[in-house]
This record gives sequence, structure tokens and C-alpha cells, in this order.
Amino acid sequence: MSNPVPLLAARGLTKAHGRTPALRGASVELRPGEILAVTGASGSGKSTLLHCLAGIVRPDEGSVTYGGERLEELSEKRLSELRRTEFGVVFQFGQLIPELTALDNVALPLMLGGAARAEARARAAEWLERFGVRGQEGLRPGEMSGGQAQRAALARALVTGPKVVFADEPTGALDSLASEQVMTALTHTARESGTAVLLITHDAQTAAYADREVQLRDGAVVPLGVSA
Ligand SMILES: Nc1ncnc2c1ncn2[C@@H]1O[C@H](COP(=O)(O)OP(=O)(O)OP(=O)(O)O)[C@@H](O)[C@H]1O
Repeated sequence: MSNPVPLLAARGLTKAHGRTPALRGASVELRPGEILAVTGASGSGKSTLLHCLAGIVRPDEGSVTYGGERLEELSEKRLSELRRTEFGVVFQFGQLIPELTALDNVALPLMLGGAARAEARARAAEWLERFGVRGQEGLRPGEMSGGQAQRAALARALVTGPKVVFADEPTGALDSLASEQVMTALTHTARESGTAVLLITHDAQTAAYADREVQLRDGAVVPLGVSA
């Protein structure tokens, strides 16, 4: 990578859910425009790490720095502004709003940001087309295939022009063809727009789309290639 300055950096994160430790001193850096895969066994802390990095969950110890700001020092208001304007999130089951069409799902974040409905819908249509969801704009999520719905969810995450997209097992519920289509669309668009991606996956084929991979074990990042 040409730019060594991290966009997002976690240092020494610990987090327990009740008495269950999820993170035990995890440190990781994401550079601008980088696609980073975080892999690891079930329960190793991948989702918890993503939630801390995205400012959804506050760690018990350690710090998360985004740009020049330390997330743990920010007010809820500033955090939610960051999440709305700088971050995009995609989960395993796209979590589109079932009552809205694909077009309105993608237009929604723009409208929440103050765009007029017609403008938001026009931009949403462009983004759905970029993600290969053509002719499906008027369908509700339940009427789409898993892969189409997931590509619509990606369009929704990227439509606002975020600097970072957090993708938590975005292909976890898809067959291999749909997974390939989703990952191709995500990585192509992220590279084109210079968006960094933090990709959580336990699937080696999905991780292979990333520029770099780090592995979590028992809540800490271990060098790749170290066996259990
Ligand atoms: N809300 C919660 N309440 C209690 N324990 C939790 C909660 N969320 C996670 N955990 C526990 O914390 C540990 C780490 O979970 P986490 O979901 O971060 O791991 P993961 O690597 O993403 O797992 P998976 O691949 O199965 O999703 C696990 O032992 C899990 O059972």
C-alpha cells in the first residue's frame, strides 16, 4: 500500500459480553482504500471487533482511532454522525427494510441525510445498476433472491459515499455463485471509489478478494500462518 497512515486503527481492545471475553487485546489497522479480511473461527471475536471499529459498541479497554478522532472520546451525537456519513455497514442477512422496495431502501440513507426524494431515488437507481440489480428496483426484499438482496444492501451501504464499509459475513447466507457476484461487485466498486472495506468472513474464497488478511484467535490478532 502506498499510504502507510491508517484510516482506522484499533489498539489493545478488550470487550466482554457479561462474563464471556470476546476481545482480549485485539489490535488492527485499516488503511485508506484497503480491503482487509478479518478471519477466524466461530466465537473468535470477529463481529465484536467490527462493532467496536464501527462505533456501534464501546470496548472495555483500548482505543479506536478514526482519522484523528478517538471514538471512545466522542459523544453519541458525533458517533452517530460518523456512522451516517463516513461508515457503511452490511450484515450477513442484508437487513433491508422488508416493506420498502429495493429502490427506496437504497434511497433512504440519502433522504435521512437531507436529499430530496426524487434526487435520492435517481441516485439509488444508479447505484443499484452499478451493483447489477437492474429491473428489480420495484421489488421488495422478500421478492428478490438472496444475492440480489445482498447486492441491494451493498448499494445502500455505499450510496452515501462512505470512507469505510464494514461487511460482516456478507456472503454467509449465499451459494458460491451469488457469493462471487457479491464479492466482485463489492471489491470492484470499493476500489473504484477508494472506499476501505473491513470484511469479516470465515470463508477462504471470500477472504481471497481482500488485499490483506488478519486472523483473530481467542479475541486477539495472530500472525497468519500460525497454527493452533
Ligand atoms: N451479545 C452477546 N452476549 C453474550 N455473549 C456474546 C454476545 N455476542 C458475542 N458473544 C460471545 O462473545 C464471543 C465472541 O463472539 P463474536 O460474535 O464476536 O465472534 P465471531 O468470531 O464473530 O463468531 P461467529 O463467526 O460465530 O459469528 C463468543 O464467545 C460469543 O458467544
